[in-house]
Amino acid sequence: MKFHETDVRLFTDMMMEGFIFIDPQGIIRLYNQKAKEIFGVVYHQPHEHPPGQLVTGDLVILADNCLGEDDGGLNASTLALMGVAPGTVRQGDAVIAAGIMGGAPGSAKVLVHSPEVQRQSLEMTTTLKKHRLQAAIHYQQKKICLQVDDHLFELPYNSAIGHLVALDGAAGTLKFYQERGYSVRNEALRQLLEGSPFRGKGRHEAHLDVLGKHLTEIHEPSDVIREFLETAAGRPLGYCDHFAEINGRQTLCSLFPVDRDGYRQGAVLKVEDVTEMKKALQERDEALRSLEMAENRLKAQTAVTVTFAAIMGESPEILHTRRLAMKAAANKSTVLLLGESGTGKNLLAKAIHEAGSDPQAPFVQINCGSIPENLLESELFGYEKGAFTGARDEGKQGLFELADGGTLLLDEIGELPLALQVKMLQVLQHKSFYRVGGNEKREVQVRIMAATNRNLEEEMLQGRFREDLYYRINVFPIWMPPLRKRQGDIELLVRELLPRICREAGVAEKRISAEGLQKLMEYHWPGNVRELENILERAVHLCEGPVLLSGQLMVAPQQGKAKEAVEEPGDKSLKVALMEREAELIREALTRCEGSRRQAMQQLGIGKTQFYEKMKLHGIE
Ligand SMILES: Nc1ncnc2c1ncn2[C@@H]1O[C@H](COP(=O)(O)OP(=O)(O)OP(=O)(O)O)[C@@H](O)[C@H]1O
Repeated sequence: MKFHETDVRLFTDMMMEGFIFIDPQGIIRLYNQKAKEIFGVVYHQPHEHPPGQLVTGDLVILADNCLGEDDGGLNASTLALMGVAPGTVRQGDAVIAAGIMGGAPGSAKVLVHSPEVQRQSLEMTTTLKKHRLQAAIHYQQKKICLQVDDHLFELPYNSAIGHLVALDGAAGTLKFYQERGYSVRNEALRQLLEGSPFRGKGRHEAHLDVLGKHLTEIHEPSDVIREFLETAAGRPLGYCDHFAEINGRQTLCSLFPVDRDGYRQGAVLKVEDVTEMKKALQERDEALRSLEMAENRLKAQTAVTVTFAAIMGESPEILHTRRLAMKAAANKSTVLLLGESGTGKNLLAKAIHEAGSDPQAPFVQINCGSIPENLLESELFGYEKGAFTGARDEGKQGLFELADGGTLLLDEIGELPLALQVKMLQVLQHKSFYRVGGNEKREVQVRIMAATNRNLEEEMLQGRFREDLYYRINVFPIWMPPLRKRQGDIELLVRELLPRICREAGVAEKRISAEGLQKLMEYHWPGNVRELENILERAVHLCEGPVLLSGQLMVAPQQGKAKEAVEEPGDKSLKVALMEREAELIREALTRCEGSRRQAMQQLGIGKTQFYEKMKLHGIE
């Protein structure tokens, strides 16, 4: 099969790289679509304008990140044509200027900064003849943005570039904009300001026919262009992936001689736009980064769910608790578990211990309110032989010793007698204690967790709880939400708890009726999950069929809305309530600022370090 020239053109236009073929005389025989795009022969922007040239009265806004480079040799005297005062700029400066062609010296608004000063961006906003003009050079993103009223003209760059937009002085319409910077169109800033004609864009685009033209009519002389011509003429040269600048654009070039029957027919230059490649790489890196972040989030979420599977629930409140628990498990500081009776404080303490310790590490717990005061001390710290009447001859280890290397949960810590609170404080401070009746100092490595359904701050004010001990144990508070605050979890809890309760009761598995579930959803749950377990257990015993009916679910009579009135924050410690409010405020600020952390921290009036620390503390992502 023989291809026609038009087929070859069609195929080369499909290529992702620029492709130029010249004959031995340097005449362009093939110049594919991509090459036209790279070198600005064709444009794709939505804005259009007719051909023309800048004249007196036209409005010009320009930005140049390095005066004199890739802008056609722009300099102070050319800038003076648009009213930039002499002596304002030096070669190599970054410049933003907005002015009127032919304007008096100093009439243009100018922003300059020298290359020695490192910045993130250079930005200027001004109004000229009722048009709002904005310009920004973003050094990190490597792009220049010019905006005229609502129209944005972006120009990415590699090392240096000059960008310009002009409005017709009389009509106020778009007269010209740069799309590719210094391109084959010869529309560099200096030439434009000096009045060189520019070509139209969009519907006004006159076809620039490169075919049949000599390569040097389209491309400025440079090493690559010279080598391209020499290779086409017969020089034995050729290379792959060579970085080179062609008409001000950073490119990756490959040069191939084309021979037939031993005779040179010309040469091919394959060109890739490095700016675009960099952009694609950047986009890929960003996509990979966000994928990695999403994976990490998922992993963390899965870890939290799996590790704390015993803590059932999917409400935001319980998810937050689980996240905090995960953090508590990762360090060894003292944890204070707060919340009403039956909310799962014990369960959570055990889960934190299991998630954060060696499987052999002991988990020991004591209910400080259930042991008579005179026995509590020896229970906790042990005793030496003969310490008191009735003491065992060999003495006894206390719970602190039993928990060595693991966790000691002090349940109902609010019930700890004042005298023991002093001893407890010493153990927490020094990690050592004396057995009752002993004088040998015993050292232990025990992680303390404390739980209470009392308001310890209130207890402190009443003089029943020592302030110093309170601050010692309130290092990492976690509040267990009451069940009525997470009604959404009731169905899930019933679904998960019922099979276990039936199993333990030795009866076949039962379901719950829709009315039954509705009844549970409407109840105010003063006894929390423990009460739910009890009600289900009673119903399982009462129910002979496979479905628990509403009448078999014996909930206590509702006391109107009175219960609601006595809820938090009174039943939470002030610290927990403040922490929660803080997290809420941060989340609200982030939502208001559509996820912009910078704006959120500004609105909250806190610094970056503090903001990120708080995000971390509250598990906000
Ligand atoms: N989120 C939960 N998922 C599953 N079961 C739970 C949950 N929360 C509590 N429970 C169950 O409820 C019962 C009471 O839990 P737990 O003893 O941990 O509560 P508590 O807050 O320590 O109560 P108290 O203050 O009275 O000691 C336990 O049987 C526990 O398994």
